[in-house]
Amino acid sequence: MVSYSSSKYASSTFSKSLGHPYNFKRTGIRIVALCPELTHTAMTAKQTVWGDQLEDYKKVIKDAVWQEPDEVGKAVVQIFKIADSGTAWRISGGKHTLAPAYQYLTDEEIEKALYM
Ligand SMILES: NC(=O)C1=CN([C@@H]2O[C@H](COP(=O)(O)OP(=O)(O)OC[C@H]3O[C@@H](n4cnc5c(N)ncnc54)[C@H](O)[C@@H]3O)[C@@H](O)[C@H]2O)C=CC1
Ligand SMILES: CCCCCC(=O)/C=C/[C@H]1C=CC(=O)[C@@H]1CCCCCCC(=O)O
Repeated sequence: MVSYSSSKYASSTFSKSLGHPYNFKRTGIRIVALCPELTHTAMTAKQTVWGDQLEDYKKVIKDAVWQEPDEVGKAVVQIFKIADSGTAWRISGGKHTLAPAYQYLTDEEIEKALYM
C-alpha cells in the first residue's frame, strides 16, 4: 500500500505542477487530476492486498461508497466543463467535488507571503 499510495502522490503532485497557472498561461493546456474513489473495475475485482494489511484494508472499505465506471465517466465530462488547470477532483458515488488541498494560493496571498 505504501508504494501504491506513493505513486498516487507522485501523479497528483506532477499534475498539480504541470497544471500550474504559470504553465497554463504559456501553453493554454489544462491539466486536471481525477481522483475516483472505489470503483468496480478489473482492478478491484481481484485481490490486491495480502497478509497483515488485509484485515485493515477490509475495515477501511467496509463502509465505502462504490461506483460504476460509467458514473466516473459522466462525472469527468462535467469536470472538464468547469475545472481550472492544476485542480484535482474527487469522484465518489458518481458525485464530483473539488479537492480543497489543490486550490492554489491567490495572487494576493502569494504576494503577501513574498513581499509583506
Ligand atoms: N478502481 C478503483 O477503485 C480506483 C482506481 N484508481 C486508479 O485508476 C487507475 C485505473 O484503475 P482501474 O480502471 O480500476 O484499473 P484496471 O485494471 O481496470 O485498468 C487499468 C488499465 O491500465 C492498462 N495498463 C496497465 N499497464 C499499462 C501500461 N504499462 N501501459 C498502458 N496501459 C496499461 C490495463 O490494460 C487496463 O486497461 C489506476 O491508476 C488505479 O490505481 C484510483 C482510485 C480508485
Ligand atoms: C476511500 C477509498 C479511496 C480509494 C482510492 C484508491 O486508489 C484505492 C484503490 C484500491 C481499491 C481496490 C484496490 O485494489 C486498490 C488498492 C490497491 C492497493 C495495492 C497495494 C499494493 C502495494 O502494497 O503497494
